[in-house]
Amino acid sequence: MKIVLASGSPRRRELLSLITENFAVCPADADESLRDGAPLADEVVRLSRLKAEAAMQSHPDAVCIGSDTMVTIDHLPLGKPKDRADAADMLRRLRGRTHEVLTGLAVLSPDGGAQTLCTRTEVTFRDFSEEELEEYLATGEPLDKAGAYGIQGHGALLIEGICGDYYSVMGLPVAPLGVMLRKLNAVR
Ligand SMILES: Cc1cn([C@H]2C[C@H](O)[C@@H](COP(=O)(O)OP(=O)(O)OP(=O)(O)O)O2)c(=O)[nH]c1=O
Repeated sequence: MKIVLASGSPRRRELLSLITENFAVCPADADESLRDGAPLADEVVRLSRLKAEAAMQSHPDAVCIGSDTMVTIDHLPLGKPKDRADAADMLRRLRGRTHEVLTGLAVLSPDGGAQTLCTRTEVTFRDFSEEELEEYLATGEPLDKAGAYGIQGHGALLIEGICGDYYSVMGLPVAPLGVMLRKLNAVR
């Protein structure tokens, strides 16, 4: 069966290829604004589903996968930073503390079936110096990532430990997705 990843994220593409090489990519143009007061875990699932539904429009015969990652701390959602100053604010807020990463996943099938989930991973940041923060900003890595860091890149140097699924922090819950796709006989 055809598989379509509704994402423009190179990380998600790389992670899906751990499960199968046999998929197409269709970056989804979904409205990612959050609803006031809605639980963030519900929101990441809703946004994942919106992305998958958008891909379904142009690929009605495919299994469509959407995912959304959000960093949360102090009950605040941290999406992608607007600019370097915003990235610095996010990283200072995360420094020396534990935060939660929520990743939603939605797998829609042509028969109308939907499988969804949300993973929660705790990530603890070191109490890094201002100099290290500046060095990290200079890599340019924070700008296209939720919470202004990439666990899989230079961001590794900022992290003391994680409790939960590494791949979900990077952007895609690989093992649960593998189970979902096998259930649909979309992969062997
Ligand atoms: C926390 C964290 C996030 N990220 C990335 C994963 C996602 O690409 C991004 C979160 O933004 P998302 O809005 O989830 O995804 P996206 O806009 O990049 O891609 P698309 O909606 O097209 O699927 O942050 C990392 O790469 N590493 C990390 O450690």
